[in-house]
Amino acid sequence: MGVGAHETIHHARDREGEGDLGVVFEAEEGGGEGDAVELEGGVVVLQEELRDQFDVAFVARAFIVNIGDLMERWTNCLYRSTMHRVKQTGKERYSENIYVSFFLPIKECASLEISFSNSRLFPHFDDHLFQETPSELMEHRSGVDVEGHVELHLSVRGAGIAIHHMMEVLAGTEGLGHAGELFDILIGKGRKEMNLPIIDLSSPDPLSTAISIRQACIEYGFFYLVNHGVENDLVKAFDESKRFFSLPPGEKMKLARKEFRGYTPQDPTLGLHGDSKESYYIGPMADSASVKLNQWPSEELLENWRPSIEAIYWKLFEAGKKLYSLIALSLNMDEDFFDKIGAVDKPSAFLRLLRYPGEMGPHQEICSAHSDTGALTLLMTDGVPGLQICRDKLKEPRVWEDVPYMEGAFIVNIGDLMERWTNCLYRSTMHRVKRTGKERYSMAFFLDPHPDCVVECLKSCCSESCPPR
Ligand SMILES: O=C(O)CCC(=O)C(=O)O
Ligand SMILES: [Fe+2]
Repeated sequence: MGVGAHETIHHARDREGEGDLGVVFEAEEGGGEGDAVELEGGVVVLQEELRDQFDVAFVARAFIVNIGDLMERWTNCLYRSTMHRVKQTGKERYSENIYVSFFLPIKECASLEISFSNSRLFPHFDDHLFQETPSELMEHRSGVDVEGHVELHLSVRGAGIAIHHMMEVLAGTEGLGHAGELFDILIGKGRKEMNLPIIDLSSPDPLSTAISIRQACIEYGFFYLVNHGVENDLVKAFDESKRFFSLPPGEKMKLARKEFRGYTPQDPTLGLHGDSKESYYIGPMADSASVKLNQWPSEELLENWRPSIEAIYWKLFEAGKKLYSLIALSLNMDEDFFDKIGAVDKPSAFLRLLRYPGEMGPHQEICSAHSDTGALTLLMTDGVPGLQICRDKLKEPRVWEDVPYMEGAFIVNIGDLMERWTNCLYRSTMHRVKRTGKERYSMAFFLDPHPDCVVECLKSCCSESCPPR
């Protein structure tokens, strides 16, 4: 937050019908009310009766805990919900507030605010809190709203015990797993999510669909694709993928990757410090020479697996080709342009099945930040979160935004090759998969031009004033 901004925190907003507590963060431009007093630390506590105010000193490794309005009510104003604010100091300042409400039956509940002001209480908690970039923290902050408010069901008997209990939870001793996971539950829920554009492949109006695709590719390089004709096959496809990855390691290794086709195990040299995933590639099937290179588990081992996967492959192929014709339209070219230049009659179309095992580890990413090298990717996930995009790869520090799961939809993205084709008009956007500790399956269909296809800047994307880059 820059100079001239201060944060206001509203308490005790009753949610209709529920009567529980909602909390809103707001960032407002301009100074706070009252006399401006130049203070070193920034946090000021106001004691209204005394018309007094004093600094809250920074104590390393400590939480600043305060009682909220709800606790004040509960205790018949015995415990005080004290006004506080952050004054302008002209200094950059970061803090992270976590609001926790314990909703328990009958009386045994407490409402706590736990404030982390530049403190580092637990090393593994710090990993998650402070490895985030300052701008990501700001993203979280602005995204926390009533909907993102978290309810935890914990057995607490009073504020003191609750605080102690909360600390134990943060230390990962209360069966909620890794403290970072708790942090993700608390903060991740309120994390700002993007509204990626939604493209309907079945729309009867190809021109307006093409215009929407153009906008999506210029702005995001990512979009959801719905009504693509494969939605009813997705559950089956994930079941088949799970069947394969459940095979004993020895059986999977018999199909170890050759010519970019087959099985790649999790890289043991990376351990938990790098990408943790295993994959299985099926190579181009429209080309009779290439199709022979594919590897398949035997029928005895996985009955009916090959025909199932082949069926999904062809459906993805059809949807992808249709999308290519809309992309051609979106670039002011004939819809069969990519066919005519030999890009997609026998494309380099790889289906990649992925499994992320779901272990916790120090490395934040289970699929490292990258942009896809090809032209077009259709991505399907099982709904386990983790996928994030970085819309501006040149901006430091990087800002990562969650891509929410949309049931039945493909997540489509443009790769480097399409970025080149379009003279950088369409964006090849960086993305990654963040570790959540949950097992995750995804499938990526990379629909790229035939290797012999000459890729040069599309005429509709360059001019004298805008030459090929
Ligand atoms: O698993 C995912 O969601 C993303 C995979 C991906 O980006 C890729 O394989 O290129
Ligand atoms: Fe990717």
